[in-house]
Amino acid sequence: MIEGKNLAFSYRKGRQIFSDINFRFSDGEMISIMGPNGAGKSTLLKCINKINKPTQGQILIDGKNTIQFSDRELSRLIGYVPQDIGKGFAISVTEAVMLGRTPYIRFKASDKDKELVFEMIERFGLEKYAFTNLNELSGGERQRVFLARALVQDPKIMLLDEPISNLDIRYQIETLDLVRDIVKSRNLISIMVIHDLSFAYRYSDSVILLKDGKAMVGKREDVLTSSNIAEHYHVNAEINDNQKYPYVNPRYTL
Ligand SMILES: Nc1ncnc2c1ncn2[C@@H]1O[C@H](COP(=O)(O)OP(=O)(O)OP(=O)(O)O)[C@@H](O)[C@H]1O
Repeated sequence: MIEGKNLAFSYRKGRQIFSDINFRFSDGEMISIMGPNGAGKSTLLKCINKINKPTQGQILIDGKNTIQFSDRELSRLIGYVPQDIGKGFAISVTEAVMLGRTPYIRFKASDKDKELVFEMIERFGLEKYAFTNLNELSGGERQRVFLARALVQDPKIMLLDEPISNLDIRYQIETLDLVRDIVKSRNLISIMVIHDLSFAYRYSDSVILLKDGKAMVGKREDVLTSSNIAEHYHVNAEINDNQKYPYVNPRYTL
């Protein structure tokens, strides 16, 4: 379980990015952080993994305040894929994914480490790039490498900052299906920043909707309503709450 209690954050004095954010999510839940550009989505994600230190409030994982975890403990618990993954280094895809096992490796990688790495490379369809350097990949291929790296970490919580922003539509669906499959089968928690309203609706149990420093938190069908979308994005949208493939049709700006 992950809880945020009374969270507030500012990069510098006088300009608060958000305040009074409260949430509690259970194992097996998928959560989307949404809201307009600059609302503080990435900032909130970085507060959860201690890259940003909240100016007020606490994050608790299974009841324990994250400030009590060492960096190594936290890196086993949390897998993070940042928004800016850059061009990467001149290391191979296999080496890059293996870096996800660092929190577990004492001296050298075990057979289990290697097995997990190759399994994840396969699941992300990266076999043919296994020995290609990261900086020779396309943006979408690189994004899949970073997702694979976060997943071999075997985390309890996955923090994904716009995980499908560089992917073509097929890989967007495959990636979100894969994340859902892993979250549900391993009973993890995923928290992702995502702009696409339909994918957010389809792949979330709960949503944190940010705007003007405040958060609306709840089940997706209670938060992603036409009136909340109008209020937060100034867009008229129709929600189709189809069981298997729900979608949100943003029609026009208000
Ligand atoms: N390192 C930083 N120092 C100072 N201000 C920052 C820093 N990073 C972000 N900000 C500011 O904090 C606010 C929230 O930024 P953040 O990146 O969290 O927004 P976001 O909701 O993720 O936006 P987007 O949808 O555009 O990615 C913005 O106004 C931004 O300019």
